[in-house]
Amino acid sequence: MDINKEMPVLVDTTTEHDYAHLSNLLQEFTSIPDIDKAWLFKSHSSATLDLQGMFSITQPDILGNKKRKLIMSCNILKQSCSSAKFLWDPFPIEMSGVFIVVPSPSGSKLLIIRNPENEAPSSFEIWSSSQIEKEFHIPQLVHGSVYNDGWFEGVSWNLDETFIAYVAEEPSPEKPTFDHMGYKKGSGADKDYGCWKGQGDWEDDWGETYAGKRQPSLFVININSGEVHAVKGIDKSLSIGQVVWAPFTEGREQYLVFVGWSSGTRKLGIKYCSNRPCAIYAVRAPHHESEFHSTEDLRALNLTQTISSAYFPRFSPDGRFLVFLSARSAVDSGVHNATNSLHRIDWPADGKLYQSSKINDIIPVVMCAEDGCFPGLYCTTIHNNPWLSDNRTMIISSIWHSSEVLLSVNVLSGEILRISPEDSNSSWNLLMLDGNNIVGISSSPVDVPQIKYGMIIEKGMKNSTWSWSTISSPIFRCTDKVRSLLSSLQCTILKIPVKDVCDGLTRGASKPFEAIFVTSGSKNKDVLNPLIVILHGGPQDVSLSHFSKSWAFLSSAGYSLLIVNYRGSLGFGEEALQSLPGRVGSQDVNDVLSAIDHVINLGLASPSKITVTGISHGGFLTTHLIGQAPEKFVAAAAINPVCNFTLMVGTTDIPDWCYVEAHGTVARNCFTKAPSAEDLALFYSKSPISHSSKVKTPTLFLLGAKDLRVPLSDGLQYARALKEKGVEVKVIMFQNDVHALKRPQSDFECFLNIGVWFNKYCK
Ligand SMILES: CC(=O)N[C@@H](C)C(=O)N[C@@H](C)C(=O)O
Repeated sequence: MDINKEMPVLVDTTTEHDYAHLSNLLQEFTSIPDIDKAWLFKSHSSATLDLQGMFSITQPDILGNKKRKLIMSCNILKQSCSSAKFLWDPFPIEMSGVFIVVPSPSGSKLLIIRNPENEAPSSFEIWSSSQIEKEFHIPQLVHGSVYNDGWFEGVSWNLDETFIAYVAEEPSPEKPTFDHMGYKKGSGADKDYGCWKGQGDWEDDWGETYAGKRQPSLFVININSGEVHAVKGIDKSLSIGQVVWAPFTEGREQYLVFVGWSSGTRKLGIKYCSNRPCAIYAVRAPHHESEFHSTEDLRALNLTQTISSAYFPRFSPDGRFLVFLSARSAVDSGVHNATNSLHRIDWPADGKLYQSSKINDIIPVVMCAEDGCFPGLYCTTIHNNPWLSDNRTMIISSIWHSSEVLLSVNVLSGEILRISPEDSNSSWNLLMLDGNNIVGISSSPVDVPQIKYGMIIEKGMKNSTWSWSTISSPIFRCTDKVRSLLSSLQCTILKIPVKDVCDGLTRGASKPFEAIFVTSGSKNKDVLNPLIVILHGGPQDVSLSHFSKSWAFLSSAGYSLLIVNYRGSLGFGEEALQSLPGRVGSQDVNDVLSAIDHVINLGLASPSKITVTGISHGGFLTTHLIGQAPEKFVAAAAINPVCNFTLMVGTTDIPDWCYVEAHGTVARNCFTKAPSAEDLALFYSKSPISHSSKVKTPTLFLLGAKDLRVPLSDGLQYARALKEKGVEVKVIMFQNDVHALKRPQSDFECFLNIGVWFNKYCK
């Protein structure tokens, strides 16, 4: 018997051929690494002023389905006043099992944290330049794993390098113990013979990606003795993050400064949601081991009581200013992300702190910018050390329309300068500062990332001119095939006029929005490439003009891409952003249709070969579009799409989001009650499911079974509705994935299938 004949057929021959061809193409892009962080060290050995750079890199390991962490080092030689040369080590080194790497302030020590698996202790290693000097294991009785999520995460060395403050899960609460007699008084060890542990009380967590994680709490470790203490004086109900040591002068109080999130009656999802109220606190910190045991009242002070949101605290190197970011506009209005503002507290020279310090505004929320002017601050992070040597200029990456740019911000005058080049469609990010010089990264949808070195060549009163040179680096060296594929692509950012300008629309919401257009320009000028319309989620998020492996794959596979930043996206001022809540499913859908008409009218796309894809709110738009414009799309792919608010509101970790987007920001607090019949009717009418009977477009659904944001049932209900009426549907379920399908194998399978699905209907 030929066993092959008995095997179930996975795909037909054409699809199998496509699978083979496209997976080879995708493989070319997937192994390109990312730089996460970089640090600069003054050379301790040589007499010269040479510097050493250390870059933390992640590279997807598809076979192992994990991300590998590598370290790549280099010597940095200053060549002239406008350039530098990086001499790279021959190979990177893998940092297996390492979660966090933090150099000490002097650069002479390195903290390496490894987090436990299966309730094992966290390990803290202190490295010197030649060896591992110390290793401490912190048992689960003291705390759970150290936070390394980029949000609550905070690890900070004190200046004399004796203590490290950090954020970790509070220890597990006690669980009831039972034996053959029933309930056993007092706690027993976990593995006591003849006993078993009950579940105990369920504890709220911060939702999507935080499932089962215990409250983030503040700890300090003495790196000489290894003793760990929970910091006292902090309200038990606060979740803690982003800790830093305040400046210290001998004989004065030492403070730890951190962010505290209070959760009220329940914790709502916090991932992708900067609208959760938070404040910056200061708590007296022990300077010597003996002070840990003091019984003095050391209650934390809330320094930012007068503002609803304060986070990313950063002290100027001279200790005079505490600068922080605020998402007050998001907290106060209820949208999940909004335009940021930047603020300053003048740190008291006498070290005496008071509740509610005076808060100075550095950058206010921009409502509507004039053409070509700064559109407002939109930061996903602020570098740990963003300061130029004048102690008052910070370098910040911020979203500016469809790009990320570098800004220099004077924290005293509020002067903002765009310092990354304006004449490109690239996005820029800050990696580290070398005195007054900047090491950054730039990339575009058609250019792999490059390391850039920036120096001020002319410092004027009103403006400074920066020169940028490209640093040759092995990190992003890619194959000849990738280089040749990318060189045939072009990227432009299109301005799309608003069609439905009506009375009552704000000025900011009447201004053009943008779409990034990527095309290879087909060989035969009369035959246009099929188009993929790509839609971001949020909806208060943005698609940036940076390098994306999945976009590069799809455009190299022969598609033009139209990546639409519909009104409501970040980066275009607060009025445009606030125009969307309450109008989802119409304003955003119409913006996408206008963008499609725009490229068709310019002769850049053919109306008969249009496909659409998006994640989350982008999946909401995808499924709305195939229902509202059933003749327009030949194929669609929806990743964890919001298809039915009525269903989602009862199961998601952000029920407040459903009210704000469907009913408008006036309804931001309605989630606390059970939804009324009227609420549910409106939810239904604004949902893609209400248009499902009109859909004809073959649709691929990519669903994460562990998604707490848009639970699986949402996409599945819609997919089943289409299937019942005979629309071609394919569902791929990722059993171990959350909302973002970002684990290496899932990411790969997701985009491979999008390519294969679109080829089936376009080629
Ligand atoms: C705030 C939020 O998470 N909204 C979701 C419905 C969504 O669209 N998520 C975005 C962030 C995504 O891209 O997944």
